[in-house]
Amino acid sequence: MNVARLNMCHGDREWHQKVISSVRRLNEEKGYAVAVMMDTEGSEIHMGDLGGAPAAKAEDGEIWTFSVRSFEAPLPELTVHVNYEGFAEDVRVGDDLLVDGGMARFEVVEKLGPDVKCRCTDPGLLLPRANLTFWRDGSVVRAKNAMLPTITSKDWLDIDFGIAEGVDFIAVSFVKSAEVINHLKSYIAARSRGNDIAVIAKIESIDSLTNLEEIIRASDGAMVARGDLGAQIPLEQVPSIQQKIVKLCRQLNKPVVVASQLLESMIEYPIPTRAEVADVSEAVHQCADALMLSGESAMGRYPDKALSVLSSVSLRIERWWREEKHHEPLELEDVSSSFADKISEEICISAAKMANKLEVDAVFVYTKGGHMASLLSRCRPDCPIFAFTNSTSMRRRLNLQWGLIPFRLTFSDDMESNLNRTFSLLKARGMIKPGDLVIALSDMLQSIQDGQRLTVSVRRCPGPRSINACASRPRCRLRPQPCSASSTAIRCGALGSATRWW
Ligand SMILES: Nc1ncnc2c1ncn2[C@@H]1O[C@H](COP(=O)(O)OP(=O)(O)O)[C@@H](O)[C@H]1O
Ligand SMILES: C=C(OP(=O)(O)O)C(=O)O
Ligand SMILES: [K+]
Ligand SMILES: [Mg+2]
Repeated sequence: MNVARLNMCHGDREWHQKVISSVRRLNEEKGYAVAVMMDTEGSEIHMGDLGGAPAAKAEDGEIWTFSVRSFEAPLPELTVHVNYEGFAEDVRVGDDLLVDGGMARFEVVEKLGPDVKCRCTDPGLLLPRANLTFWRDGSVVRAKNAMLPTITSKDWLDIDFGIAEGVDFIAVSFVKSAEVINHLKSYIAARSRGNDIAVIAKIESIDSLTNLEEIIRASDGAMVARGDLGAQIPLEQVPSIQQKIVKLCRQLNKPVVVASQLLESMIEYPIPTRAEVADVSEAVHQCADALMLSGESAMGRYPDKALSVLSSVSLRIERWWREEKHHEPLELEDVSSSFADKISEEICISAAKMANKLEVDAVFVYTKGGHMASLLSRCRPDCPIFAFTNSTSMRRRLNLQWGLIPFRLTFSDDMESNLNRTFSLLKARGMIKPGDLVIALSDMLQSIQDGQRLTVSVRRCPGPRSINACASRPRCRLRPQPCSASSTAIRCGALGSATRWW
C-alpha cells in the first residue's frame, strides 16, 4: 500500500491516532513512505448505531420507523435513528428510501412528527451508520438537506486533529464547490506551519459534477468516490463519469484516486469476482493514479489478500498494456501558467517521449517541490520513474502519483554526486542494474549549475554488467503491510518494467 485512508465516519480520534502511529512506526522501521489521508465525515445522512447490534435484517413488507428522535439502547423493534434533524420534513409519502445506495429499499408510507413510517420493498441487511438517500421521480431528493455544510463543526475538529497529527492529505467528502476547497486550503496554510497538507476533493455528489472542473482546479487531487456517487446518480452513469474525471485530472495534472467496491466481494470471500478483476483492469487502463479499497481492508475477512489481489492484478494489467503498447496516447493540453513552468512541462513531455523511444529502463527526477515529478508522471511513460526529493513529507505525498517511486535524498550542489548516490541506492535495492539506460532530469539543476539549462541527461548505470545482478529479489514495497480497519490505496504505474525481475 502507498496510502492509508482514515475515514472519520467511523472510529474515534484516539483510534485513528493509533493507526497513524502504526503507519509512522512502520515507515521508520522499514523505510516505507506510506502516506496518511484523513477523510472527513461531511453532512452525510446516515442511520444510527443500531443500539450496538452488528446488523439488522429488513424483510419484505415490514413497516420500519425511521426517526430523528434519539433512543437509549436497545432500540424499539423495527426502528432506526436518522442523524439528520430535517429528515422528517424533507421526505414525502411515496418517496423511496435507499439504504447504502440500495442494499435495502423502503417506501415512505406515513409521516408522524419526528417519525417516518416506511415499508420495506427490497429486503436487505442494515449496517450501523449506513448511508441514507431518498429518491422522488427517479432523482435523489435535494431539499433542505442540500443546504447542509460540506465541512461540519465535527469535521473542523477532525481537521484540527489531522493538522496536529501532520497527515499528508485531507480528503473532503461531498464537495459541492471550489470555495470550500479554497477555504480549507487557507485554513491549513494558516495553521500547519509550513507543513503543507494536500487537499483532495471527493467527487460523490450531484453538485460536485456540476462544478467539476473548478473543483478539481482548486484541489490538489480528486477521488472518484463511487460508493456515494452511485447512490446519488443512476448507477449506469458511474462508469462514464469515472472516465471523464480520470481524464480531466490528468489534463489538469492532479492525482486521481478511483475508490470503492473494486473488490467488494472480498469483504466475505478469499477471491474476487471476474467482474471485479475487470473493474480494476479498467481503472488501471484509464491510467488512474491510485486505486482504493475501503470495506475490503476496513472490515473485510481478507484485508491482506484483497490488497495482494489489487496489487497483482494491477501489475499484470500494466505489464500487458506496456508489452502490447495498448495505450492510446492522450493529447495533453498545456497546464502551465508561467513561462518557467512551460519549460519544465515541455522538458517532461520530451523526456517521456525519449524514454519510450529509447526504451530506457528508468527515469530519475530530482525535485524539491514535487512539481517536475508530477509533470513527468502526467506523461505516463513506459518505465518506472524514480523521484528523489529532500523532504520526507514530499516523499510521502509523491507516493500517490502514477508511476513515481519516491525516495528521500540529501541533495548536494554537485549533480554528479547526486546521480552517483542514486545509482548506488537503486542498485543496492535491485531496482536498476549496471548497464541500464536512464534519463535523469531535475528542476534544481538550473540554480545548481548557475544558469545552465542542463536539465536532461541520458546515462548508463555504472558498474560491471551482469545479467543476474538483480535476480529475483522481490521488492519490499510490494509486500502487503498490516493495516487493520482503515482503507488502503495503491498507486498505479510504478512497477511496470520492474515486474520482469520477479
Ligand atoms: N474504523 C472503522 N472501524 C470499524 N468499522 C469500519 C471502520 N472503517 C470502516 N468500517 C466499516 O467498513 C465499511 C466500509 O468502509 P468505508 O467505505 O470507509 O465506510 P462507509 O461505507 O461508511 O462509507 C463501513 O461501512 C464500516 O462498516
Ligand atoms: C470513498 C467514498 O467515501 P466514503 O467511503 O467515505 O463514504 C465513497 O463514497 O465511495
Ligand atoms: K468519509
Ligand atoms: Mg462517500
